[in-house]
Amino acid sequence: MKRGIGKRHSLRTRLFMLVGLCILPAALGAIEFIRQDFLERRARTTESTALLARKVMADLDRELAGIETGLKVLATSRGLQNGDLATFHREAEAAVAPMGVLNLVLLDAELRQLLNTHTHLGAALPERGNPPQLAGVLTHGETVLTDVFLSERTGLYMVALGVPVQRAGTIVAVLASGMTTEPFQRLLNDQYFPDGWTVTVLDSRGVIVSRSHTPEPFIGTMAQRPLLDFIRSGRQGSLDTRTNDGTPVIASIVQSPLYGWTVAVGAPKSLMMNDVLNSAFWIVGTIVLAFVLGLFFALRLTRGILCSIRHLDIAARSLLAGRPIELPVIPFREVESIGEALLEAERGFISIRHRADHDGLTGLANRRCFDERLRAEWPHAQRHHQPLALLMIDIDHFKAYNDRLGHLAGDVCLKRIAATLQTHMRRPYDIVARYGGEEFVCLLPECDLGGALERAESMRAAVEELAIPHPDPGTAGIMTLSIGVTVINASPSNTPEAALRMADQFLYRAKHAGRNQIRGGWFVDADSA
Ligand SMILES: Nc1nc2c(ncn2[C@@H]2O[C@H](COP(=O)(O)OP(=O)(O)OP(=O)(O)O)[C@@H](O)[C@H]2O)c(=O)[nH]1
Repeated sequence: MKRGIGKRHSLRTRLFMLVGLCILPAALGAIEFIRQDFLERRARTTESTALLARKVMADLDRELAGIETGLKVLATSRGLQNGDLATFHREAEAAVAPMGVLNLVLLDAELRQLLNTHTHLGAALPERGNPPQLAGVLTHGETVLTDVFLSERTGLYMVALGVPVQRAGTIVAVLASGMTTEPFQRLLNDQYFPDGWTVTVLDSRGVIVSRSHTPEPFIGTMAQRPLLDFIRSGRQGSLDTRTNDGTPVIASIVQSPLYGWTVAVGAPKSLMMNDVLNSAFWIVGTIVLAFVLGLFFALRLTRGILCSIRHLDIAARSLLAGRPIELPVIPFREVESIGEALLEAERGFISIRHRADHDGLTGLANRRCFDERLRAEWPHAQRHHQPLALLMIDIDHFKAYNDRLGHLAGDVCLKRIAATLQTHMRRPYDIVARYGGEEFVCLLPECDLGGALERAESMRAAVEELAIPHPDPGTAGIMTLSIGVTVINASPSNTPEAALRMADQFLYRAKHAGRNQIRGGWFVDADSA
């Protein structure tokens, strides 16, 4: 048999490889899907945080713009313009609550307090604690929102918004509002955003002004380094960072062009990763399940195929050994057809074997077959000390029959006599064979002389009873048999051929005695006879 070049794998390995190959594209597709899913969710998260940051910033700007407008209106009030501080003090006091601020302060060009709604007009005013950033109002003439600072007087974190007070086109004072971080905190509390997200308002230095979650410990503290760097670079957009309480987030940053503050919205990475991992779990789980199922069915298929192949192998070996083939139900059509081919081969083999072992005319075993059987029975008889009976049978005056009636009639006669002899084979190991021409030979294992003579006599009588007419006047008028019988105890000192010769001698004696009779006796070694 030609063997292919290259590695040879078992069927099971091949099938497992096939399952793996089938799963591979799905696994690669799943990896790509999970990657895309991650990127998509990240983009969505970034977009949502940016939207929220813009909205919070817009609300914050609106809130501050409202206060700024109120301050600017007050800065042009009649009392202030006329230098009537008593009137202005009343106006300012009335404006504190609607503006939603803590107090209003009027500062001169040296940033000394001239008026404070916290104190009565004329009472001593604090000389320190005014945020120096308010000086910017005097130098630039523009609104200034200070960074968050700790107020000595209130002990609260505060911010101040200052606007210039002009008289005849000259900046003469600063009108500022003091605010706690509370309004900004309220602004954040009014926002709607997903659980776990953190919204933080930072001043221009990156110090936390308000925070959506647990603000107290964090207000007045610096934001995390990556966020600070991002803010200081003046960029807007998103980055991966941590909140001050250490939660890793995807953060979006928006800076106010009006007031220089920043709003940062952070969505915890874990929330997004949970969603990604959740969908990845189902995808990977499905693929693993498909893989395991594939392996399971491949294993079952392998077992089925190997089992079928084993049956075929056993059948082929039985065929070679000449034993009958037995094939169970085979579940595979292709393998089943090989099994059918083997069964057909067996039928052909049996037919050839039958033709090789049997005589074509009479259907009896032929001489070759007989010799084989005799050689097979010989050691058996020897081992078990059982006698073997041999009968040499010859049709009397067959030549004359042929001569008178022709060969075809002779053939018919031969067939009838052969069939009659066959009916006398009673035990499975008895065999009668056509030995040649009109001569037959019979082997009766485990049969003594009495039994053999009896069987020979019944054969002779049966043929006589057939009463096949013999047209030759020099005969008995019907077809008859002469039989020579010998019974032998097989031993190493004698041979099957010697036994056959002895049976032939007894046949000769039967012929000589007048035909249609039997002669027989125990085998006697020619040398000792
Ligand atoms: N029709 C037919 N005749 C056969 C066949 N084989 C052998 N014969 C004939 O059988 C005859 C045997 O003749 P012989 O050996 O002289 O024996 P016999 O005439 O029976 O004489 P005895 O045996 O002495 O009684 C021969 O004429 C063979 O031609 C066969 O297959 N068919």
